Amino acid sequence: MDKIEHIGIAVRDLEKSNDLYAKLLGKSHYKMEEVLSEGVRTSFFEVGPNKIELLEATSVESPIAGFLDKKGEGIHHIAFAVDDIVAEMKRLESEGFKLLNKEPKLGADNKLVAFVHPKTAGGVLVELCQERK
Ligand SMILES: C[C@@H](C(=O)O)C(=O)SCCNC(=O)CCNC(=O)[C@H](O)C(C)(C)COP(=O)(O)OP(=O)(O)OC[C@H]1O[C@@H](n2cnc3c(N)ncnc32)[C@H](O)[C@@H]1OP(=O)(O)O
Ligand SMILES: [Co+2]
Repeated sequence: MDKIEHIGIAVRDLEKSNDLYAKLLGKSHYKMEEVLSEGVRTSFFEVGPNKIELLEATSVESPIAGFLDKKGEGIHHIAFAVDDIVAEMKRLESEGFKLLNKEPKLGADNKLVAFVHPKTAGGVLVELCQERK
C-alpha cells in the first residue's frame, strides 16, 4: 500500500462541518461530491499529500447513518492509495482479512474503492483506493 489517500470523517451536517474544518485547517474544502451508491454526500479538504473526506448520510440505509447512530461524529475510515486494487484485495484476503465487496466499486473522485471489515482490521474500517487507469 502507498500513502494514506484520505481520512473519512462522519458528520451530521456537512455545511456546518465544512465551516468547522475550514477553521481548523485554515482553508476551505475544494470540492463536494455525492456518491449515490454509498448513500453519502462528501466534501474534500487538501492537507499536504493527503485529504480529509467529510461524509454526511443521504439516506437511513447509508453506512454513515448507522455509524452516527452508534458512535456519533468522528473518524469513520482510513483510505490507502494502492496501485493495483484487485491484486491488493487478493493479497489481503489471503492474509485473512474480510473484504466487504467482491469487486472494486466506483467511489468519490472517479476512483475504484474497496473496503475491509473493521472486525478483521483491528477495529479500523480500511478503504483501498485506486486511480482509474
Ligand atoms: C465515497 C467513498 C470514497 O471515499 O470514495 C467512501 O468513503 S464511502 C464510506 C461509506 N461506505 C462504507 O462505509 C462502506 C463499507 N462499510 C460497510 O459495509 C459497513 O458500514 C460495515 C463496516 C460492514 C458496518 O456495517 P454493519 O451493518 O455491520 O454495522 P454495525 O453497526 O452492525 O457494525 C458491526 C460492527 O462493526 C463496527 N463498525 C461499524 N462501522 C465501523 C467503522 N466505520 N469503524 C470501526 N468499526 C465499525 C460496529 O461498531 C460493530 O461492532 P460491534 O459488533 O463491536 O458493536
Ligand atoms: Co472514503
